[in-house]
Amino acid sequence: MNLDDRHNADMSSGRFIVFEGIDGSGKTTQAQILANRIREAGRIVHVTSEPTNSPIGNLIRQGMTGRIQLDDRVIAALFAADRIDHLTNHTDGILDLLASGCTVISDRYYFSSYAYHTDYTGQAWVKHANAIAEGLLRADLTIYLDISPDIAVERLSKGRSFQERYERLDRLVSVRNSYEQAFRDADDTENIVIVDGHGDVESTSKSVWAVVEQHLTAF
Ligand SMILES: Nc1ncnc2c1ncn2[C@@H]1O[C@H](COP(=O)(O)OP(=O)(O)OP(=O)(O)O)[C@@H](O)[C@H]1O
Ligand SMILES: Cc1cn([C@H]2C[C@H](O)[C@@H](COP(=O)(O)O)O2)c(=O)[nH]c1=O
Repeated sequence: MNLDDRHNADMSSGRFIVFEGIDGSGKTTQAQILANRIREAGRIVHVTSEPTNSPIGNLIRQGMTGRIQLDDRVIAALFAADRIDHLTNHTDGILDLLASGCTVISDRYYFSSYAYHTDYTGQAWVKHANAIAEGLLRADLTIYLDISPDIAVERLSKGRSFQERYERLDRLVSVRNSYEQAFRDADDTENIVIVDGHGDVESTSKSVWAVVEQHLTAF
């Protein structure tokens, strides 16, 4: 059954769209633009992100900013836990939102873990730790915004003196390579589209919308 057949069979459940990409690739910007566009088409949209705003997500953020000291493997484990909570909690959990018919757009999902943690935990561990989330929900569409790490660092440094844990050029080079590897390894039930993120905000948003229209025909 392809994606459209699945949704024709169950029009009551919402679509799950994920943005992936290295830090500074434009995910947050494009997620908001896409959400507005889908709302204009008459659907209810919830935009979310990982790490979440849950207690686990807040702990992760403190580790990411250096407010508390956490080993990279602890961070990897916390992200896997945060993701299961992101899916299953009954306050603003993704599974409940989708069941209510809402379209959910997430800024990052499990491919972020494959890209950011493999260097520290090995691929087998990170895949295993995220198998529950993978089993619970795959994205209907994963949009990977591809930009070169040097452009990402340039964007991130504008108007900001603070650098988060993984926002260094050498890390982003490695993370980008790991994303590419994870996409090569992904099984064919994953619907991953790579969008060039080097253009300006407007031209990138047009490319994103073209992908969404092509892959999720009900919009
Ligand atoms: N297409 C673009 N061209 C130039 N600058 C951009 C573009 N898209 C976003 N930006 C700027 O780059 C910075 C990072 O953008 P954004 O927060 O959307 O990226 P992100 O992928 O969500 O980053 P992070 O993963 O670090 O949260 C912001 O200052 C944003 O205004
Ligand atoms: C989901 C997820 C995220 N990360 C990293 C990637 C970024 O460096 C931060 C999130 O920052 P953002 O600016 O809010 O996008 O967290 C990670 O290492 N592992 C993950 O699973």
